[in-house]
Amino acid sequence: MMELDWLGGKIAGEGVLRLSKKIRDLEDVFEDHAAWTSMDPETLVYSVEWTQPTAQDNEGGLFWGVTVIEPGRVGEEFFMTRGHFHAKRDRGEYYTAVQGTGMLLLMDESRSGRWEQMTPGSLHYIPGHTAHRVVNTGQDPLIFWACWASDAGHDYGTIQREGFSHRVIASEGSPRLVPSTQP
Ligand SMILES: O=P(O)(O)OC[C@H]1O[C@](O)(CO)[C@@H](O)[C@@H]1O
Ligand SMILES: [Fe+2]
Repeated sequence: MMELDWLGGKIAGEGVLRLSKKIRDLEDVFEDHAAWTSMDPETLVYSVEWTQPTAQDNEGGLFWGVTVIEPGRVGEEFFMTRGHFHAKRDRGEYYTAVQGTGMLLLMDESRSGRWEQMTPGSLHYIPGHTAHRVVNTGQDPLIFWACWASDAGHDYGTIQREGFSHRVIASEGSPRLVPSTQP
């Protein structure tokens, strides 16, 4: 059995998987390359813990995980996840925030973007065929839980090549959405 630290963003139990993304892992994710280069490459940006009770190719199975995005910026841009479409495009996902404040960026396959505010208790349904990225716009860690189809997979390449439609930058201390100028 797994045990969740719901507000702390941790999963305890056998077989829990963990990954962390540092500044060095996120080249070309942030727009300001000079600012990225000037940062300590070991700075933690986000970490994920998740459980895969079933095989990755099991149609009909579900995975469960939690992501903690640290507060911070690269230049004017807030710390955020890499973002992805699902490799199996029609697979959906739920996110729910439990701590912190942020923005869920969504983009369909014709690059039409929309966004949802994340605050403790907000629930977000991400339909299939929709790229998703989470941005921490606050001063504290942003913690959100996720449930997704075990056979969804991740397509990071499309976002790496083409970018998201919008970025979230700090403008006079407040988050502001701006159209992307480059991937
Ligand atoms: O996979 P990315 O874009 O780095 O974002 C991390 C989040 O997305 C997930 O892949 C779920 O879609 C989780 O592992 C985690 O919650
Ligand atoms: Fe996903």
